[in-house]
Amino acid sequence: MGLELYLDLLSQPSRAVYIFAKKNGIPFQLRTVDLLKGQHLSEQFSQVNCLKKVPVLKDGSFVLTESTAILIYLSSKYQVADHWYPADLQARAQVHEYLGWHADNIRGTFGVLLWTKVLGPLIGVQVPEEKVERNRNSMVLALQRLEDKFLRDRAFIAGQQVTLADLMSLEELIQPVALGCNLFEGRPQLTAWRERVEAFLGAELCQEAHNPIMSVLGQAAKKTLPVPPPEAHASMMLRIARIP
Ligand SMILES: N[C@@H](CCC(=O)N[C@@H](CS)C(=O)NCC(=O)O)C(=O)O
Repeated sequence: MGLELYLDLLSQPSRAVYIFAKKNGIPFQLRTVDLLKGQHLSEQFSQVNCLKKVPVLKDGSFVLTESTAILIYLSSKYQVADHWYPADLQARAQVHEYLGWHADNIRGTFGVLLWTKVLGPLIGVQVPEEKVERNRNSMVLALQRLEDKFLRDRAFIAGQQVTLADLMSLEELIQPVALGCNLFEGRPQLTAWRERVEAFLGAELCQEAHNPIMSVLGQAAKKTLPVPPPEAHASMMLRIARIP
């Protein structure tokens, strides 16, 4: 069996892995794990990842979780262009500098709107307005720091070329945009960065990867999204309760 990627394109880190593999012509079998249908909770998927999360890479008997580990594995195994994950020590360290900051400040912050606007209501849970407001402020602060500390006068997050950092970042920042919160508005520096990254990746690939999340709000309004099965509700409610 060749390379298998277990993904759901509603998931930010899954999209980063998908886009990376596609952009670099890496052959893989897509194993879609539909989170809304609770497929990640199935016994079958638990055998692949006992953490019950996507993305997951399976390369023969080798199983790897965590999107950044997966991206680094793919970069090295398929010898993709150096700019993604530079061999130069300091350039590579800057990619990790961002990814560390990203895990603390971006991941977990920009996905909240999906819970407040779509997933909570889908299972009948309303997120308190004060949490929504707090999240809005956290996003503004994180964007400011992203611009001031990382982008500065550079074309991309970790320098003058596209790296894994840009891909991870873009996929998180797209999530609120899909839900009607265009956080790029009034931020020319960030908008120019987004345009550069998307131009590099190609409009067609971006559209393909972003389609499911871009249509989620419309589907929620039309009530065509599958309601997650009851066994998924407890973990979803826990996730919502953890929103700071
Ligand atoms: N740090 C992990 C995050 C993985 C993760 O949280 N995946 C989410 C989708 S974005 C998931 O599978 N959630 C299912 C659940 O927690 O029940 C990574 O970057 O791969």
